[in-house]
Amino acid sequence: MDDPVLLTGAGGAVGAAILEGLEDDYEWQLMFHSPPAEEPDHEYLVGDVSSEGDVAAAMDGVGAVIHLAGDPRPEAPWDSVLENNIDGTQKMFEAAVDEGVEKFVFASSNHAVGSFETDERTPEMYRPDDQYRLDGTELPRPGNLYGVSKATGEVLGRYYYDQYGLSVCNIRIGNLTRGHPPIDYERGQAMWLSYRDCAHIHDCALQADYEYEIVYGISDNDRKYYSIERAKEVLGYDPQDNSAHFDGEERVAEPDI
Ligand SMILES: NC(=O)C1=CN([C@@H]2O[C@H](COP(=O)(O)OP(=O)(O)OC[C@H]3O[C@@H](n4cnc5c(N)ncnc54)[C@H](O)[C@@H]3O)[C@@H](O)[C@H]2O)C=CC1
Ligand SMILES: O=C1O[C@H](COP(=O)(O)O)[C@@H](O)[C@H](O)[C@H]1O
Repeated sequence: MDDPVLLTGAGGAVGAAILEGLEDDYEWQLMFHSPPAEEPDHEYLVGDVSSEGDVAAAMDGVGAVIHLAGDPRPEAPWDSVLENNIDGTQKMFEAAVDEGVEKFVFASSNHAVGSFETDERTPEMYRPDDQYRLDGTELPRPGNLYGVSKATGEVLGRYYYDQYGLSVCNIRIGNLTRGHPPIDYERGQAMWLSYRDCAHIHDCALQADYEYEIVYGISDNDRKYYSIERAKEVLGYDPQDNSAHFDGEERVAEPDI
């Protein structure tokens, strides 16, 4: 990818993981919602993804998009996800097509499929010996309105691929935490995404050739109930981390590299 890559939501946690890992690998165009505290080392602008003008300005001259901006709260109310997540994402796709962007990587979420975690399946499905897997071919099954907004983003991507040929990769991100997996939280350990695996899967999504994809963005956790086979096969994802290698905050086993 020689053209600049637009990263929305650049000031957030996922944006930080991506920039820490891939800072020097791309020419970045960063989009912040409010002015950053420190002057970034990359081109940037401040804007709102629900503003057509801001989005058009952000998209100018870019070849690919990683769209992270939105309300990330599982408990977010409808008004907020409608504006920030659904309307904002539609405006981003529309502008990407207008600009002739090649690839669009969308930050979807585990919450797009949260209702698969039924009382009958949990907590066993979060444990290493359980064989239950979601692989990205299942229909969305959100457990909250935030999840509905992420499933809607995936469907918008389907439309913009089918009607306009925009390559779209939806990454259903698990639970990103810095340094070590969540402590005393089996679900979080099952879907942990380390910072370096987060940067790597987004790098893969910028480099690989695909049409329309839905993959799970988690580390190679023993506890996983999301398959990472599709991400490996289509994107060449090769995660280095596993929540089982940690005892609380401490790493107790080395990655199998
Ligand atoms: N952190 C995680 O574990 C997961 C995150 N995600 C998704 O990844 C994306 C990034 O999440 P985080 O970095 O954790 O959240 P965050 O809250 O740290 O970052 C989101 C960024 O988007 C910006 N933003 C919000 N509304 C905006 C708007 N209307 N226009 C422009 N910018 C706007 C915020 O100012 C913020 O900097 C979100 O879409 C979230 O739903 C999905 C699954 C898990
Ligand atoms: O989509 C998201 O998922 C993660 C994990 O969900 P949780 O309910 O187990 O915390 C969440 O932390 C993050 O805020 C959200 O954007």
